[in-house]
Amino acid sequence: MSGGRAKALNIEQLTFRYQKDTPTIIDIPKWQVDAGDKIFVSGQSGSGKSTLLNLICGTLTPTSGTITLLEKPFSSLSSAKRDEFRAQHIGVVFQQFNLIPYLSVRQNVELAAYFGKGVSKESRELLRNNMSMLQLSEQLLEQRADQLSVGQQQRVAILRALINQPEIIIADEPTSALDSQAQAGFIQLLLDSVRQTQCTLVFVSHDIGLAQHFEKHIRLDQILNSEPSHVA
Ligand SMILES: Nc1ncnc2c1ncn2[C@@H]1O[C@H](COP(=O)(O)OP(=O)(O)OP(=O)(O)O)[C@@H](O)[C@H]1O
Repeated sequence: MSGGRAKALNIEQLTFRYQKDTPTIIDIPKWQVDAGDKIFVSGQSGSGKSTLLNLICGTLTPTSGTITLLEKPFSSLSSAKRDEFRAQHIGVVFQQFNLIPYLSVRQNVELAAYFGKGVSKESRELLRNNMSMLQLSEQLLEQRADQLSVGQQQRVAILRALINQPEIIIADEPTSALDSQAQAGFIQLLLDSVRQTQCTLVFVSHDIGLAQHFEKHIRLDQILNSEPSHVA
Protein backbone atom coordinates (compact mmCIF):
# COMPACT_ATOMS: atom_id res chain seq x y z
CA MET A 1 0.00 0.00 0.00
CA SER A 2 2.65 2.49 1.05
CA GLY A 3 5.31 0.64 -0.98
CA GLY A 4 8.90 1.75 -0.65
CA ARG A 5 8.25 5.48 -0.69
CA ALA A 6 10.10 7.66 1.81
CA LYS A 7 8.05 8.54 4.86
CA ALA A 8 7.41 12.15 5.74
CA LEU A 9 5.93 11.09 9.06
CA ASN A 10 6.16 7.88 11.05
CA ILE A 11 4.36 7.59 14.37
CA GLU A 12 4.88 4.53 16.59
CA GLN A 13 3.21 3.67 19.91
CA LEU A 14 2.45 7.33 20.50
CA THR A 15 0.53 8.33 23.60
CA PHE A 16 -0.12 11.73 25.08
CA ARG A 17 -1.90 13.08 28.14
CA TYR A 18 -1.79 16.69 29.28
CA GLN A 19 -1.21 15.78 32.93
CA LYS A 20 -0.44 12.62 34.88
CA ASP A 21 -3.96 12.33 36.26
CA THR A 22 -5.86 13.31 33.10
CA PRO A 23 -7.09 10.97 30.34
CA THR A 24 -4.91 9.87 27.46
CA ILE A 25 -5.95 12.06 24.53
CA ILE A 26 -3.77 10.48 21.87
CA ASP A 27 -3.00 6.76 21.55
CA ILE A 28 -1.77 5.83 18.07
CA PRO A 29 -0.16 2.39 17.65
CA LYS A 30 1.20 3.23 14.18
CA TRP A 31 0.58 5.84 11.49
CA GLN A 32 2.69 6.74 8.49
CA VAL A 33 2.37 9.45 5.85
CA ASP A 34 4.32 9.02 2.63
CA ALA A 35 6.47 11.89 1.38
CA GLY A 36 4.52 14.00 -1.07
CA ASP A 37 1.08 12.91 0.14
CA LYS A 38 -1.67 15.48 0.62
CA ILE A 39 -3.77 13.98 3.34
CA PHE A 40 -6.96 15.18 4.99
CA VAL A 41 -7.48 14.12 8.61
CA SER A 42 -10.99 14.56 9.95
CA GLY A 43 -12.19 14.20 13.51
CA GLN A 44 -14.97 15.49 15.71
CA SER A 45 -14.51 18.53 17.86
CA GLY A 46 -12.50 17.61 20.95
CA SER A 47 -11.20 14.35 19.44
CA GLY A 48 -7.57 15.45 19.68
CA LYS A 49 -6.74 16.89 16.23
CA SER A 50 -4.96 20.02 17.50
CA THR A 51 -3.18 17.97 20.16
CA LEU A 52 -1.89 15.58 17.48
CA LEU A 53 -0.71 18.47 15.28
CA ASN A 54 1.07 20.05 18.23
CA LEU A 55 2.84 16.73 18.84
CA ILE A 56 3.82 16.51 15.16
CA CYS A 57 5.11 20.11 15.25
CA GLY A 58 7.01 19.42 18.45
CA THR A 59 5.28 22.05 20.58
CA LEU A 60 4.05 19.17 22.78
CA THR A 61 6.21 16.24 23.91
CA PRO A 62 4.82 12.68 23.70
CA THR A 63 4.05 10.92 26.98
CA SER A 64 5.44 7.78 25.28
CA GLY A 65 6.28 6.54 21.80
CA THR A 66 8.08 8.14 18.89
CA ILE A 67 7.48 10.58 16.07
CA THR A 68 9.90 10.37 13.17
CA LEU A 69 9.72 13.33 10.79
CA LEU A 70 11.52 13.34 7.46
CA GLU A 71 13.42 10.27 8.68
CA LYS A 72 14.73 12.17 11.75
CA PRO A 73 13.90 10.98 15.31
CA PHE A 74 12.08 14.24 15.93
CA SER A 75 10.41 13.45 19.25
CA SER A 76 13.71 12.46 20.87
CA LEU A 77 15.32 15.82 20.11
CA SER A 78 15.56 18.44 22.84
CA SER A 79 12.88 21.08 22.77
CA ALA A 80 15.38 23.66 21.41
CA LYS A 81 16.44 21.28 18.60
CA ARG A 82 12.80 20.57 17.79
CA ASP A 83 12.17 24.33 17.51
CA GLU A 84 15.11 24.62 15.14
CA PHE A 85 13.98 21.64 13.06
CA ARG A 86 10.41 22.97 12.92
CA ALA A 87 11.56 26.42 11.78
CA GLN A 88 13.60 24.90 8.96
CA HIS A 89 11.48 21.99 7.75
CA ILE A 90 7.85 22.43 8.77
CA GLY A 91 5.41 25.04 7.51
CA VAL A 92 2.38 25.63 9.71
CA VAL A 93 -0.92 27.26 8.74
CA PHE A 94 -3.02 27.91 11.83
CA GLN A 95 -6.75 28.19 12.38
CA GLN A 96 -6.48 31.97 13.00
CA PHE A 97 -3.50 32.50 10.64
CA ASN A 98 -1.53 34.00 13.61
CA LEU A 99 -0.03 36.90 11.68
CA ILE A 100 1.55 39.60 13.86
CA PRO A 101 -0.92 42.45 13.37
CA TYR A 102 1.43 45.44 13.67
CA LEU A 103 4.08 44.01 11.34
CA SER A 104 3.99 44.34 7.57
CA VAL A 105 3.46 41.37 5.28
CA ARG A 106 7.18 41.38 4.49
CA GLN A 107 8.12 41.46 8.19
CA ASN A 108 5.70 38.64 9.02
CA VAL A 109 7.16 36.41 6.32
CA GLU A 110 10.79 37.41 6.89
CA LEU A 111 10.48 36.75 10.60
CA ALA A 112 9.72 33.12 9.71
CA ALA A 113 12.69 33.13 7.31
CA TYR A 114 14.91 34.64 10.02
CA PHE A 115 14.12 31.77 12.40
CA GLY A 116 14.26 29.24 9.56
CA LYS A 117 16.74 29.14 6.70
CA GLY A 118 17.62 32.85 6.93
CA VAL A 119 16.72 36.04 5.09
CA SER A 120 18.75 36.12 1.90
CA LYS A 121 18.65 37.15 -1.73
CA GLU A 122 17.23 33.69 -2.41
CA SER A 123 14.47 34.00 0.21
CA ARG A 124 13.46 37.41 -1.19
CA GLU A 125 13.29 35.96 -4.69
CA LEU A 126 11.24 33.02 -3.44
CA LEU A 127 8.91 35.45 -1.67
CA ARG A 128 8.35 37.39 -4.90
CA ASN A 129 7.72 34.19 -6.88
CA ASN A 130 5.31 32.83 -4.30
CA MET A 131 3.46 36.15 -4.18
CA SER A 132 2.84 35.95 -7.86
CA MET A 133 1.79 32.28 -7.56
CA LEU A 134 -0.71 33.33 -4.87
CA GLN A 135 -1.86 36.31 -6.93
CA LEU A 136 -0.74 38.84 -4.34
CA SER A 137 0.52 42.18 -5.58
CA GLU A 138 4.00 43.22 -4.44
CA GLN A 139 2.54 46.48 -3.11
CA LEU A 140 1.03 44.41 -0.34
CA LEU A 141 4.48 43.65 1.06
CA GLU A 142 4.68 46.89 3.04
CA GLN A 143 1.08 46.77 4.26
CA ARG A 144 0.41 45.97 7.92
CA ALA A 145 -1.12 42.55 8.55
CA ASP A 146 -4.09 44.08 10.37
CA GLN A 147 -4.99 46.02 7.24
CA LEU A 148 -5.47 42.91 5.12
CA SER A 149 -8.72 41.29 4.09
CA VAL A 150 -9.35 37.78 5.41
CA GLY A 151 -8.58 36.37 1.95
CA GLN A 152 -5.27 38.24 1.86
CA GLN A 153 -4.42 37.08 5.39
CA GLN A 154 -4.95 33.47 4.31
CA ARG A 155 -2.64 33.84 1.36
CA VAL A 156 0.00 35.58 3.50
CA ALA A 157 -0.27 32.66 5.93
CA ILE A 158 0.53 30.32 3.01
CA LEU A 159 3.39 32.63 1.95
CA ARG A 160 4.82 32.44 5.44
CA ALA A 161 4.44 28.65 5.58
CA LEU A 162 6.31 28.28 2.27
CA ILE A 163 9.19 30.70 2.88
CA ASN A 164 11.62 28.11 4.23
CA GLN A 165 10.76 25.62 1.47
CA PRO A 166 9.48 23.14 4.05
CA GLU A 167 9.24 19.45 3.27
CA ILE A 168 5.98 19.21 5.23
CA ILE A 169 3.08 21.59 5.81
CA ILE A 170 0.68 21.19 8.70
CA ALA A 171 -2.67 22.97 8.45
CA ASP A 172 -5.00 23.18 11.45
CA GLU A 173 -8.54 24.08 10.33
CA PRO A 174 -7.42 27.18 8.43
CA THR A 175 -10.83 27.44 6.78
CA SER A 176 -13.08 27.37 9.83
CA ALA A 177 -13.97 31.07 9.61
CA LEU A 178 -14.89 30.98 5.91
CA ASP A 179 -18.02 30.27 3.90
CA SER A 180 -17.97 27.13 1.75
CA GLN A 181 -17.04 28.90 -1.50
CA ALA A 182 -14.11 30.70 0.13
CA GLN A 183 -13.08 27.42 1.79
CA ALA A 184 -12.89 25.62 -1.54
CA GLY A 185 -10.87 28.48 -3.08
CA PHE A 186 -8.42 28.53 -0.19
CA ILE A 187 -7.91 24.76 -0.24
CA GLN A 188 -7.29 24.75 -3.99
CA LEU A 189 -4.74 27.54 -3.57
CA LEU A 190 -3.00 25.67 -0.78
CA LEU A 191 -3.01 22.41 -2.77
CA ASP A 192 -1.69 24.15 -5.90
CA SER A 193 1.11 25.79 -3.91
CA VAL A 194 1.99 22.55 -2.19
CA ARG A 195 1.96 20.63 -5.51
CA GLN A 196 4.39 23.10 -7.05
CA THR A 197 6.79 22.62 -4.17
CA GLN A 198 6.18 18.85 -3.96
CA CYS A 199 5.93 18.90 -0.19
CA THR A 200 3.74 16.79 2.07
CA LEU A 201 0.51 18.29 3.42
CA VAL A 202 -1.35 17.17 6.53
CA PHE A 203 -4.62 19.10 6.69
CA VAL A 204 -6.86 18.66 9.70
CA SER A 205 -10.50 19.67 10.10
CA HIS A 206 -13.74 18.58 11.74
CA ASP A 207 -15.53 19.45 8.48
CA ILE A 208 -15.75 16.16 6.64
CA GLY A 209 -17.16 17.95 3.58
CA LEU A 210 -13.65 19.23 2.83
CA ALA A 211 -12.41 15.67 2.23
CA GLN A 212 -13.54 15.86 -1.41
CA HIS A 213 -10.63 18.20 -2.20
CA PHE A 214 -7.99 15.68 -1.14
CA GLU A 215 -6.67 12.47 -2.70
CA LYS A 216 -6.38 10.86 0.72
CA HIS A 217 -8.67 11.06 3.72
CA ILE A 218 -8.40 9.40 7.08
CA ARG A 219 -10.55 9.80 10.17
CA LEU A 220 -8.67 10.32 13.41
CA ASP A 221 -10.61 7.46 15.00
CA GLN A 222 -9.18 5.11 12.35
CA ILE A 223 -5.65 5.69 13.61
CA LEU A 224 -6.42 6.05 17.32
CA ASN A 225 -6.37 2.94 19.46
CA SER A 226 -10.05 2.25 20.11
CA GLU A 227 -9.45 0.24 23.29
CA PRO A 228 -11.40 1.97 26.08
CA SER A 229 -8.66 1.03 28.57
CA HIS A 230 -6.50 3.96 27.49
CA VAL A 231 -8.57 6.39 29.55
CA ALA A 232 -6.88 6.92 32.94
N1 LIG B 1 -3.95 22.45 27.44
C1 LIG B 1 -4.82 21.46 27.70
N2 LIG B 1 -4.87 20.89 28.93
C2 LIG B 1 -5.72 19.88 29.20
N3 LIG B 1 -6.58 19.34 28.30
C3 LIG B 1 -6.56 19.88 27.06
C4 LIG B 1 -5.69 20.95 26.69
N4 LIG B 1 -5.92 21.25 25.37
C5 LIG B 1 -6.87 20.40 24.95
N5 LIG B 1 -7.26 19.58 25.95
C6 LIG B 1 -8.27 18.51 25.87
O1 LIG B 1 -7.83 17.55 24.92
C7 LIG B 1 -8.93 17.07 24.14
C8 LIG B 1 -8.61 17.25 22.66
O2 LIG B 1 -8.52 18.65 22.37
P1 LIG B 1 -8.06 19.16 20.94
O3 LIG B 1 -8.02 20.65 21.01
O4 LIG B 1 -6.83 18.45 20.53
O5 LIG B 1 -9.28 18.64 20.05
P2 LIG B 1 -9.69 19.04 18.56
O6 LIG B 1 -10.09 17.79 17.89
O7 LIG B 1 -8.60 19.84 17.92
O8 LIG B 1 -10.96 19.96 18.83
P3 LIG B 1 -11.58 21.16 17.92
O9 LIG B 1 -11.99 20.55 16.61
O10 LIG B 1 -12.76 21.58 18.75
O11 LIG B 1 -10.53 22.23 17.79
C9 LIG B 1 -10.15 17.83 24.62
O12 LIG B 1 -10.85 16.99 25.51
C10 LIG B 1 -9.58 19.03 25.34
O13 LIG B 1 -10.43 19.43 26.38
